Amino acid sequence: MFSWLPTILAVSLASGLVLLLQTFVFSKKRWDPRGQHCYVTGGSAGLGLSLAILLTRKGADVSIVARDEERLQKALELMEAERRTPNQLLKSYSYSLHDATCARDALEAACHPHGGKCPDVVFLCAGSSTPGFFIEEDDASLRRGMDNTYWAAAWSALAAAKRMVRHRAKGKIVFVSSVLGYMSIIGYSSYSPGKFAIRGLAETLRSELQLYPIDVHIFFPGTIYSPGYENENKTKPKVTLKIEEADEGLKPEQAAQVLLDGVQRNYFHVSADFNINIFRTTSRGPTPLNNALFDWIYAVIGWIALPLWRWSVDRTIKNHRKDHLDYLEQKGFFSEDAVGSNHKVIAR
Ligand SMILES: NC(=O)C1=CN([C@@H]2O[C@H](COP(=O)(O)OP(=O)(O)OC[C@H]3O[C@@H](n4cnc5c(N)ncnc54)[C@H](OP(=O)(O)O)[C@@H]3O)[C@@H](O)[C@H]2O)C=CC1
Ligand SMILES: CCCCCCCCCCCCCCCC(=O)[C@@H](N)CO
Repeated sequence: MFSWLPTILAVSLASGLVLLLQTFVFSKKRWDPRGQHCYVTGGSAGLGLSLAILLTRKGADVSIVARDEERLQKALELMEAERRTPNQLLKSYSYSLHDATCARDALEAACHPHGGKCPDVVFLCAGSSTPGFFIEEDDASLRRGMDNTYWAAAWSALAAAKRMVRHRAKGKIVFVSSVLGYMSIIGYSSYSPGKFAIRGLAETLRSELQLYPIDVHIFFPGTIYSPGYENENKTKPKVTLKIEEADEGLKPEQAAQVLLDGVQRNYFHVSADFNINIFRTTSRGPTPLNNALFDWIYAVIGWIALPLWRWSVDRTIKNHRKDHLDYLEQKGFFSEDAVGSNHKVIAR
């Protein structure tokens, strides 16, 4: 009777010790961006711009890519003001990254000032969101959703991986998903699937690119108070905004700092704060833990708190039913002509 008790105790103690050692004793050497060529997509605004500035301050060569030339020029000026040495290369490139050829050309262009050498790190921040109700989406808007999430990252990752391997270079590929790549809520049918897809790609590449000296990371931020956030709020359903209130949100500079810190610590899944650590640790599957001790604590909290949170979100949505039906009525959704029309004002 109870002969297995000492074994269980010994195993628990041993694993506890390993957890403590990992937490407090073994900390790996942090990655230093100084002198590295960092390629930042979406570097003209929000998270990407803050990251470009941060990397510039740390002494990296930084190339930023986005579409709008004027915003790129302004961003470059902000970066110039933060340069650490006179010989840092700071450049901007205007390309539309959800197009495969343009994404390849953009990377190619950024290699030129570096004698054709591939960037050491690609940070794939470019992306945008246009929330709305699913029944008001159409074929074009759902495809655009994938363009502005998955394709805006995948083509650049493909071009960068090919180049890194061809040049036998060491490198890093850093994706930007969202907490909406772990779970989703009302209003994000054109966005969340693409952020899940980015997670699928990152997970594949973390595995596959071990064939080469290429590290893969992926960031899962919650709300970032960026120009993109201001823009998405123009079409965001009220009920979505209300549910999001539970997330405190970060300024772009804070989010960039969290991302860089996670990459420096060599985390695969980088997440920004308490709430998102809960989503990360309860939906990570076989992905590596960041901190063996704390990640399990977050997971235990999640097992208890997440069903309660989901219940409150579901209740908020159900309470919104009447308002929503009135809204659809007003829009004329129930008259046949309007079916399939899109309410959104879409800039691009
Ligand atoms: N803001 C938020 O609450 C959250 C954002 N995220 C993600 O973080 C990333 C950054 O977001 P945020 O800082 O808000 O974004 P912003 O809209 O503030 O900035 C986006 C940047 O990406 C560029 N960009 C967007 N689409 C393309 C494209 N197709 N080709 C080239 N450049 C493009 C924009 O420039 P231009 O338009 O001139 O091309 C701009 O430089 C995105 O991937 C977003 O999905 C994740 C979670 C929350
Ligand atoms: C104990 C557990 C409590 C959990 C509470 C957490 C609440 C999270 C609410 C959802 C936040 C959605 C952010 C969207 C970010 C994004 O990607 C868009 N802004 C698109 O750009």
